[in-house]
Amino acid sequence: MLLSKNECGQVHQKKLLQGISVLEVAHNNAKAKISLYGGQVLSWQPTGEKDVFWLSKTSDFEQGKAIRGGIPLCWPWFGSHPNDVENKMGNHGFARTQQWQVDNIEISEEGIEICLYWQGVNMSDLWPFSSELKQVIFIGQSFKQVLQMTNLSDQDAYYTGALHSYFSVSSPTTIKMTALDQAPFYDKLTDQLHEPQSLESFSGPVDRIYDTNQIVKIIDAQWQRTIELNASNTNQWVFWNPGTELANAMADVHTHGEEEFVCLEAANTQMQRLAWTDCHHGTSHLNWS
Ligand SMILES: O=P(O)(O)OC[C@H]1O[C@H](O)[C@H](O)[C@@H](O)[C@@H]1O
Repeated sequence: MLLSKNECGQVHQKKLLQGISVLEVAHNNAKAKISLYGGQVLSWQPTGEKDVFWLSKTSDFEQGKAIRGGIPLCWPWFGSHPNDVENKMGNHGFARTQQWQVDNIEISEEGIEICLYWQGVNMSDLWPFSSELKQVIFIGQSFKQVLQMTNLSDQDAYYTGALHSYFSVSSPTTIKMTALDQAPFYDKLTDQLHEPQSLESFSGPVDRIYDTNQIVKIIDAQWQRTIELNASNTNQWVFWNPGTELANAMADVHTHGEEEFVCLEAANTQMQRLAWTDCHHGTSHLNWS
């Protein structure tokens, strides 16, 4: 189904499977795919470039399960919820398994801006609120994603969250990343805090929360590509790659898939107060060269 079109580009909505529809975005400057299930960007490919995001070939596309790759939205909690000691409610909240609606599409010479929204009431014992999410996603030679969270209930809410981006790279062992070696981090694998440390290799397993929101560059010499990540209103970068042993145990990571991506997630891993009727924004802006 054609949703919008002009001389610069067009957006189609296609049904992939029961309950899973994808927006196919085509513009003179870039192509992209966005799943309405999860409100999840799956792909952004500037014209003449390889895809910036990694998507598993064995990902589940099934209601109730998260899609592995692109940019899953972790919200209203990141990782396990602190009040859910046995992690019965699972990692990363429910936003990534909700159906999102298209609110608006604007096509300009520079690119295509797509607005998506979701609303929910009393989604979980851990989130007994009425809330609304909006995303504004810009697809062009650059990429921008804004996540707007509004508390529609009559009491304060507390959330954590992340834009859990899977970046496609030639190999985690040969790329370089800037800025992270200047920041202290918490190692989730060893449960230890560390002073800044140089990063020698990016192959997993690695699961770290860096206490910085400095601009990070992923420098991929083999692909002759640098991706610049600029986040605002988030305080941490989470760096994750499962490594081979864990990836082999994950059916939704294709064989050797862990050798093709690094996750760098613009995150707020400490509880943020979202006062009633209040609205917060988290933004990630990507450029490549
Ligand atoms: O498998 P998922 O629920 O999508 O989580 C994948 C990963 O996400 C984040 O990066 C966390 O820091 C990791 O601890 C977690 O393993």
